[in-house]
Amino acid sequence: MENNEVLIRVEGLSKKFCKDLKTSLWYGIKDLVSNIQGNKNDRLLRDKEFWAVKDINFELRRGECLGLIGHNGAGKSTLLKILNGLINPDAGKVTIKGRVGALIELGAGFNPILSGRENIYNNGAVLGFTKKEIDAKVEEIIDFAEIREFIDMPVQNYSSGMKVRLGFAVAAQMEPDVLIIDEVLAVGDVGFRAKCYERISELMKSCCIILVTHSMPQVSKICTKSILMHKGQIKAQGNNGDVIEAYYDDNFVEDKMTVIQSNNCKLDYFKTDKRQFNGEVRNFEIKLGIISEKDLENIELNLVIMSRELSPVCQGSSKFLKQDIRLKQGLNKFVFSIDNIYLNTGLYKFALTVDDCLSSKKYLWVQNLNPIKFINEFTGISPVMLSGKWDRND
Ligand SMILES: Nc1ncnc2c1ncn2[C@@H]1O[C@H](COP(=O)(O)OP(=O)(O)OP(=O)(O)O)[C@@H](O)[C@H]1O
Repeated sequence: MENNEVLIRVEGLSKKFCKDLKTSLWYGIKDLVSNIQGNKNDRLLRDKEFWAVKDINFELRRGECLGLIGHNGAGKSTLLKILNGLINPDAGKVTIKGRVGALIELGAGFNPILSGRENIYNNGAVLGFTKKEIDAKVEEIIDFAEIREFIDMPVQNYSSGMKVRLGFAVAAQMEPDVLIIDEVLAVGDVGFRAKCYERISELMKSCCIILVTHSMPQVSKICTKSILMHKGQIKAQGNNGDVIEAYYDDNFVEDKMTVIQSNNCKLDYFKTDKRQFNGEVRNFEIKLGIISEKDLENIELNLVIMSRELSPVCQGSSKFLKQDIRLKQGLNKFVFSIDNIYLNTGLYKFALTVDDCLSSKKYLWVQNLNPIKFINEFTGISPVMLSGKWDRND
């Protein structure tokens, strides 16, 4: 086994699909005839056809993990299916060295009427293992998947999570040189997903991996490089930071306030000091106005800083801060002064909730407010840096 050898080489790979089934069948017959006659016009699009994958080029070496990202319909699964030999490209070439383990579609590669155990043997045989070799692996696979109780049940009766468990366990335990994983892993529960990512990190030492995911933190954590696909083409390629930035620049989450609940209250305005903070900014202010239909007491104002993927990063609650907040009928203006927080380079958004402290009745819940950007010299892996001090304790 050569270290760093190129295991996947993709050259000018393209695949077109037709938007209409009848036309697609007609083109299929025409292509069959022209292929026999030796006239190939693979690089031309006909009426109602489009490129699902267009002119893709990349190489992947042993020890590398490629993150394949892009919005829905960008062509990621189509590319994986070509690499796994499930569909033929219209143009270009794929060269793969070694054994390929793949987890592309839920349940794909399994015979639904056979049991989990029988499917393990089937898949192993397809990958070129003898019965004796599979015998030696089957227990490990069942243990990894944690579905021993159900291993002799037909796969068609498995839940989605159980299919993913078995699929990943088979793909990962069969010593692949190339491991291809589509976002199906997301179906697994949190515990199993964590176990899969741990296994992926281990496997990376001896194989190369292509991982399709919509989770950018996952790309940063696991992948050694990435590709952003857009309408079948490569839009950005290379180190994760730049590619993820390009993914976000595609503006998938619209910068538009979302009102989730509004009872008796509405947001009049919401302002930050600036849209972009450069350097080490630890204090900033949020100014906001809430219009209330009536006087309200025992109010909790809660401001949440969200990541650009809208997951909460940290919050400031008036209840936690033991502040007595009341709203009067009409416009109520507030300022929230944020002290001593270090947000890492990135884009952040806000959510605001207004609740009754005693009954937890929600008067207002708005999110996707005012994106702000922080650009700092020091970039960490989590969004917030703790303040504190490191001292020796020995
Ligand atoms: N068999 C097919 N026939 C026609 N069009 C297809 C076929 N398979 C995929 N497509 C189309 O090709 C395009 C790319 O689809 P693909 O599934 O590769 O996208 P994706 O990037 O994996 O998306 P997602 O993130 O939603 O899984 C889409 O427009 C899809 O509708």
